[in-house]
Amino acid sequence: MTMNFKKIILHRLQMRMIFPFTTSFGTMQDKEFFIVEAVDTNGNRGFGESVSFPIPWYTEETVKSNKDIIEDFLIPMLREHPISHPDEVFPLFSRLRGNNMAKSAIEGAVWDLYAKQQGISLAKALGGEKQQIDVGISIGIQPTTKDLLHEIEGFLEQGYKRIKLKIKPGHDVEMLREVRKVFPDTPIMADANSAYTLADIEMLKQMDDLNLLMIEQPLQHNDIIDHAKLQKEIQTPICLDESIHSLYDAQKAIELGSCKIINIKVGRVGGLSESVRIHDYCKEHNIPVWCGGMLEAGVGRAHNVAITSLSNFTLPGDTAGSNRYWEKDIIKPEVIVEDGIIHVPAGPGIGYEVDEDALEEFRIEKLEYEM
Ligand SMILES: O=C(O)CCC(=O)C1=CC=C[C@@H](O)[C@@H]1C(=O)O
Ligand SMILES: [Mg+2]
Repeated sequence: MTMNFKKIILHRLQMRMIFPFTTSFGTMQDKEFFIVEAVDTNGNRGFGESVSFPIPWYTEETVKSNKDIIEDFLIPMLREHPISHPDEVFPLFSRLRGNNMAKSAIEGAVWDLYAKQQGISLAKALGGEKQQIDVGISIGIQPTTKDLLHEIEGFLEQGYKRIKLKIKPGHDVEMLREVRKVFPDTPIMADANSAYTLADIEMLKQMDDLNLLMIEQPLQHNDIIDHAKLQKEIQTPICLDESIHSLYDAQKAIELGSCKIINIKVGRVGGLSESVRIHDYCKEHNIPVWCGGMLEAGVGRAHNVAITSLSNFTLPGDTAGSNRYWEKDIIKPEVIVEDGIIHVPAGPGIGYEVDEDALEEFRIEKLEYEM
């Protein structure tokens, strides 16, 4: 039975985060992105979120490029090739190179719609088993170490189970040492967003004294060779983020020994189907995974909650509660973190309702495509 799409709607939203987020590549506070809504002939509605940024500094995609790819290629492909299961979307779109975040935004809406048509939760549709997930928090670079210590304390009080700190040259091992002095036993990791090269190896080796859970993407954004060399020289597990765009990348990185942990971001790998395959492959190879974040609003956050319910997501992810980012989120109820835990919703699809008033409040453009 085909999925009977009636129309696809792109809602372009603009939302301001309650804090500026600084990484080794820049500072963000205003978020512009698309919510994709897939509607079937019975009036069921599935939602996905595009996670690219307006500026291509995390991957090459942008909000604008997502719109062009979705409008010019992905929607016409879906119109011309009726599908009966969301797993068919990835192979259909794989005729186009790259543009994983654009593909994932559409595929996410199709997965949510499918789960609603079946009357099951998205988590269940994906093969998720956990009813609750452990979550950590990602803290951007702060003006001073005092500010950072204050932030960490606040999030630990809220129950977050691990702290991820952004690092960059000049703001790394000394800063981490200060933090370790104050929080000797807290699960802490560092994320460099590709700010270093093998020339920094002596500094990176010093990280081994700090008992970090892992160091995320220390070297170049598309590298697996130098990461393999580095992993041989340091004890701290390397986690790859930017370098992993596909199951193929994950297989090669594991084969080379480039990492001991993988951060799965649904948008970066082209959707939920590929995320499940990477999860399964990592599980077979004893590589734990966790779910990364892209400062998502509620719809993307809900997708992250669903994928994290799979069994090999054994490390706390970056899926913090809605109130970490937004005065008001676009879903009801909002994503709530209590004692470092999010309960995986059991209702149909993503299990959260899209808040129509909020959608309208933040919407700056609406585009409709008949299927
Ligand atoms: O809270 C979140 O959604 C995670 C934030 C976070 O760490 C990241 C968001 C966006 C781009 C990156 O800097 C990044 C990451 O690298 O994991
Ligand atoms: Mg990262």
